[in-house]
Order: sequence, then C-alpha cells, then structure tokens
Amino acid sequence: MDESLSTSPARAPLLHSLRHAHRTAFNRMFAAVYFCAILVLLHHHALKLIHSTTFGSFLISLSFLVSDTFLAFLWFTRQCFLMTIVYRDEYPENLQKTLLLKKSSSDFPALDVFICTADPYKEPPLRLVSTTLSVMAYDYPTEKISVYVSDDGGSQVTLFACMEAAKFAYHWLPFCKKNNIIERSPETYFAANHSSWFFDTEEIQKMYECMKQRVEKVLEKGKVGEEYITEELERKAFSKWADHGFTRQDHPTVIQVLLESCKNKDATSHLMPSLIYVSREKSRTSSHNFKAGALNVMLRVSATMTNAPIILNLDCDMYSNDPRTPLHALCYLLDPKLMSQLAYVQFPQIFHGINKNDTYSCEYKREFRCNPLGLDGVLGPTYVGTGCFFNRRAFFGGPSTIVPPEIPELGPNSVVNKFIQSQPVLELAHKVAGCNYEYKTKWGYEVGFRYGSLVEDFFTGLRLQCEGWRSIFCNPKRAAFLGDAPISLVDVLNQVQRWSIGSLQVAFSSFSPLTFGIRSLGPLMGLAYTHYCFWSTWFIPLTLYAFLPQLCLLHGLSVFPKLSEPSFILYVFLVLGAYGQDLLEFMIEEGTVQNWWNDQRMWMIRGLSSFGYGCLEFFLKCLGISTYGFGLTSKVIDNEQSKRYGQGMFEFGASSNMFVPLITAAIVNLVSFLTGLVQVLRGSKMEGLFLQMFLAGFVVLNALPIYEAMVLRNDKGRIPFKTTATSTCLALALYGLVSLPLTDSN
Ligand SMILES: O=c1ccn([C@@H]2O[C@H](COP(=O)(O)OP(=O)(O)O[C@H]3O[C@H](CO)[C@@H](O)[C@H](O)[C@H]3O)[C@@H](O)[C@H]2O)c(=O)[nH]1
Ligand SMILES: [Mn+2]
Repeated sequence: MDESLSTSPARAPLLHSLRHAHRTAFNRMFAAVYFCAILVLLHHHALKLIHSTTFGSFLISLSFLVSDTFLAFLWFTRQCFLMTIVYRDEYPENLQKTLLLKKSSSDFPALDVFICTADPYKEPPLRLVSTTLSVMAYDYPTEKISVYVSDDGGSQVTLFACMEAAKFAYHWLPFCKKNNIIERSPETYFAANHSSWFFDTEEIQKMYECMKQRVEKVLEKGKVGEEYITEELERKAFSKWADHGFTRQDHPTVIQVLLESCKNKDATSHLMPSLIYVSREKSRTSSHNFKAGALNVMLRVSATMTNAPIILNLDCDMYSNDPRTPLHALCYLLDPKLMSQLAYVQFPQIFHGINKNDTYSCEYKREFRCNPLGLDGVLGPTYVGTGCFFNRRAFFGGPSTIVPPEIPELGPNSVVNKFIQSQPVLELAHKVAGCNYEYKTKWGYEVGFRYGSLVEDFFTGLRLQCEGWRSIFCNPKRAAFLGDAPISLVDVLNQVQRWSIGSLQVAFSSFSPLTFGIRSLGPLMGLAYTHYCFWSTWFIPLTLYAFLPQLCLLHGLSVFPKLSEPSFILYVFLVLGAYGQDLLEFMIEEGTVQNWWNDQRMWMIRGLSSFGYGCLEFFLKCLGISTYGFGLTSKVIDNEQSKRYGQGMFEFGASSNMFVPLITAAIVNLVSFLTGLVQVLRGSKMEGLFLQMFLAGFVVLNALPIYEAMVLRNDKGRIPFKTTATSTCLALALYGLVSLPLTDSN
C-alpha cells in the first residue's frame, strides 16, 4: 500500500478559493468578431487612402488610418483584462489551524508597515495620524506590528503629529479592541453618527479633539513651540531642526523611535506596536527618486530594526478600513502551495468622499477594480502603489535566485536580535537611510522599488513578475483601504498627466514591456503592461475625432459613410460594441449608468488634456528642453469647492493650460453641430453628414458643463475669461488652418 496514503497528514484547511467569471467565454467570442470588424475597417481606410484624388482627401484618409490603428492597438492590448477574469474568497478563520500545522512556528509572522508622506501642507498630518492609528489597531498580535512613517517633507510638524499618534494610541488601541470597533481611523470613527456610543466614547473623543487642536496649532505655526514639549527626549529630537542648514531638500537623516513594542504598553498593559519616524537624508546634489526612493529607504531601515517577512505599503491618504485586513492577505502569503512564488497581495484602491455620480471618474474603477480581476487569472495584478502586502523576499531577486545585499543585516533572512533603540541598530539604520546607499551599492540599484521618479509603481510589479514571481488580487467584501480622491478637475488632470509621463518613461526604457515584458511574461501579461505603457497615446485618436470630422462638417465635407452604405453598419457596430461592452463591464463591478457616462466623458477629457500634455512634456524632456517632478496631489479641501463638488459641478476655477484644448473642442463641436442643424432645418440633403452631426452632438452633450461654466456660472469654479478667450482664438485658428487643404478638396 502506498505509504503516503496510510499516514496521510491532517488535511490543510482551506484558506482561499477561486471562481472563474462566466462572462469570459462571451468576451472571447466577442473579441474574435470585433477583431474581424477592425480589420475590415482598416482595410476600408487603406483603400480610401490609395484611391484619394486630392491632397485634402489624402490627408483625411491618412489621419483616420493612423488614429484608428492607434485605437485598434489599444483595443488589442486591453483584451488581456477580459479573457481570464477570476474572483477570489478568503477564509481567515482557518488561519490559526494552518499555523498550528506548521510545526516550525505557531504564530503570526511579523508585519512592517510603510506609510509615505511628503508635505504637511498638502497632506494634512491629521490624516497621517488616522492612517497610522488604523493600522496600529489591527486585530493582529500587536507586538508583531511595526509602523514606519516616511517623511519626505523633513518636517518637525510631521514628527510632532507622529508623537501625538503614539500618545493617543495608548488609549485608542484598547478602546477599539474592547468595544470591537470596526472603523479604527479615529477621524472616520468620530465623523460618523453612531447610534450606540460606548460609555467611554465621550472621554476618548475629547482626547482626540485636544490632540487635533494641538496638531493644527503646530501646523499653523510651522514649528513645535516650547509649550508642546513634555520630555527631554522630545526636545532632543526637535533640536535637529534648529540647525540653520536644515531644509526639506537638504538635511541629515532623522530617525526617531516613538514606540518600541517590547517596551511600551497601552492603558490596559498590553504591548503596543512599534512606531518609527524616518526622514531620509536629502541633498540637493543627489536625486532622491520621490516615492520609490522613500520606499527603498524604508525597506533598508526596517531591515535593520525589525526585518518582518511581510511588508504593507500605504500612502498617508489611504487608511485601513477593516481591522482584519492582514488576515485576508495572510490567507495567500501563508499558503504553503503559493508562498514560495508569491511576491505581493494587492488590494484595490477604493475612495470615499466621491460625489454621487463621480463627476471626475476618480474612482478609477477600471484600473483598480476591473482590470486586476482579469490579470489575476494570468500572473496577477500590477502593483498600484498603495494597499499592497509584499513578501520581503521578493525584493532580493527571483524566487530561486537571491541577490544578497552588501550589508548582510539587510538580507531577508537576517534575524534582528537587538533592541530597536540600541546603538548599533540605530547607527546602521542611519547609514542605510543616506542618499548614497542606492547608487554606491550593487543591491541598491538592482533591487527594491523601481522607477520611482513618477508613477511607475506599475513597473515595480513588472520587474517582480519578470523575475518569476506572481501576485494576487484580494478584494474582500468590506473595503480594506479607503482613500481620498482629488475633488478638483485640475488635480485630477495633473495626476493623470503625471501617470502618463511615467508610463511613457518606461515604454521607452530598456525595460519596456514591448522588448522585455512580452518575451518573459507571455502574451497576456506582456500586453497588459504594454497597455499601461502606451495608454496615454489615446490622446491621438481622441484629438482627431474631437476636431477633424467637425471641421469637415463646417465645410460641408463628408468623411464617414452614408446611411445607405454597408460600411455604415460597420461603424455602428464598432462604436456600439465597444461602448456596450464597456458599460456592461462597468455595471458588473457595481457601477451605475450615470457613473459610466461620467467615466466615458472623463476618458475624453483626459485624452484631450492630460495625455496630450503628458506626451508633450515627455518628449520635451527627451530633447532636454524641460524637466518635471512629482506634483503631489493636494489633500486639503476648500469648503466652498467641496460644496460645489457635492452638487456635481465641474471645478474650472484655477486657470490652467489643461483646460484650453477641452474648451476649444467644446466650441468647435457646438458651432459645427449648430451649423449642421441650421442646414437640416433649411432642408439641405445631409445624408452623408449624418454620422458627423451625430458625433458633434455627442460631444456637445458631454460638454454641457463646459458651456455652463463658460457663460452661466458666476461662482469661483467658473471658467476664467482668459481661458475662454484663448480657446476661442485657438478654435478660429484651427478653422483657418484646416480650411486651406479642405477647400481645395471640396
Ligand atoms: O517625493 C515624494 C512624493 C510623494 N510621496 C508619497 O507618495 C504618495 C502618493 O502621492 P500622491 O500625491 O498621493 O499621488 P496620487 O496621485 O494621489 O497617488 C496615486 O498615484 C501614485 C503614483 O503616481 C501612487 O503611488 C499612489 O499609490 C496612488 O494613490 C503619497 O503618500 C506621498 O506622500 C513621497 O513619499 N515622496
Ligand atoms: Mn494619493
């Protein structure tokens, strides 16, 4: 008898399960049909190009061929998100049993949390305090949690806020655990109207309000006054800022251990998590790589202090919304069948405070909710920069090839057996937080978080997956992390511009998925990264479709097929098919028709502004003409502005170049639609111009808020007159420019 059967070990309990979405079969069939339709369309354009009789018609056919080829390319790369959609469930209640089966350790693994912040005036320190407390209060063995706050702003206000968080945690942690509170971000907890309060709620709320006042006063002053310093240790910490040379771009490393888990106890004498403030060394002469640079420093500093095998990365504007979140992640990270090849477990970025119909579509449902479901069926989702649990080992080469760091203490298997505050530990921590480490060591530039200068979080994931790791998308029923979405259009557009520059940077780097990713990741994953690399070249077809057919309409020139032609059906199928499938995908992930409408509108808006400007800036940088940085997204909210946002009004107040192409398109479309309408009313034959009128009408419908903000509104969010004037001149210039070759072909 087979021995393995007779002595079969206790069956491992189920930690997670997987289910394939039924719609994938439909998606595959539809893709095949749609692909044929695209080929027919391109063939049709090519024929027209060959048979064009005038220079004008040649140019028009060429433009449509080029822009539809772009659209086809993006459609093609997008299919990887629709072919293998999977859903997962976790069973954290079985974790304990699994741990008991593993004889080596019967306890939960240690967890290091990295929280990034960069500017106390754009990212309110109180938000950081709430984010920090929400993870410190996890339903997890507290002595296993260490929270590292990375302050790229090098601000004593941020350090002060962290000290206040440590003091408040003394009461907050036992309060949450005793009363089984779910919302462990104090800001959110106290903002909600609770029907049942606990007897000690009032007391703790008072403490919270006092802390809030102190932090706000210090923020207002910009420094920590004598009256807020209670101990000698604190005075010593803040004295580092007294040095005149200390600026945010130029300062030595500051590391302050605010809580040490084996020493500090809370109000009920339970151990507390560790809390460590880190502001890495900055110098004007060396580039610091923005967020990725900060994360790499955290990776090293935490290695010297706690070296937990699991790392959670959060932005200061994403707090944890469910105290059981780490348990969900562990269902994958501790699964014996998965763990040796699993690099990270990504949770979706979910935003709160978004208005009813998500005017700016800043929920990014497609990027953060839909697409990862599709990627999870292949090698796993991309890393999106926050809400991600990493296996520390993944930063040291592929699953079977380890790249050892020059300093052995930084390695994933090194065990820290000294106190965090002991001299050798602190010394090493300061050393590895310096500017030079990354450039002067092989490990420093080979591993870690990559391409940090802009958005390229996605490409940290790309690198890990190229090395042979996989990832998991975990989307539990209760949102795990909640963040603030930007609520002004300029902020949204700037954010997307930053992303598009970042993507292009990777697209043209030696690490480009086109040359590298497809080869080592297989077609589906390769296509996904290619899609993200080139998504901002959306702007080419969008700009064309927003202007050319309309300008032709103004000249009475037909560019689309007539109602009676067979290719008319082809156009209708391609448009309705793409929009229909998109709407369906959106609705399945809990969207509404109104949200979807706003989402497709924002797609056009981004295409006409952020993407175009992003590409422009990228190419200017390549030519050495301009430079760019990481424009932080502001998290500070103006009351009036947030009221207008609540009413679903667009916010154009700031005069920004971003708006010029949008408003120009709105003007051109309105004029051409009205001109067409007048002709229809006059009884002219418009059969050949029907699709153009329809397109202009569709854009006009989308642009209604723009017309309103141009002429009807008089609040601060209206379009500044200067922007309207510039756009009108531009529209006239475009009309003039296009009429030259067009009148020739008429
Ligand atoms: O020099 C820097 C610049 C930024 N950050 C931090 O990076 C995070 C993201 O910056 P933010 O301005 O909030 O960017 P968003 O566009 O709102 O963030 C989205 O886009 C980023 C990439 O552009 C991702 O990293 C984020 O996870 C994602 O939420 C914040 O915690 C910042 O404090 C730093 O630590 N150092
Ligand atoms: Mn953010």
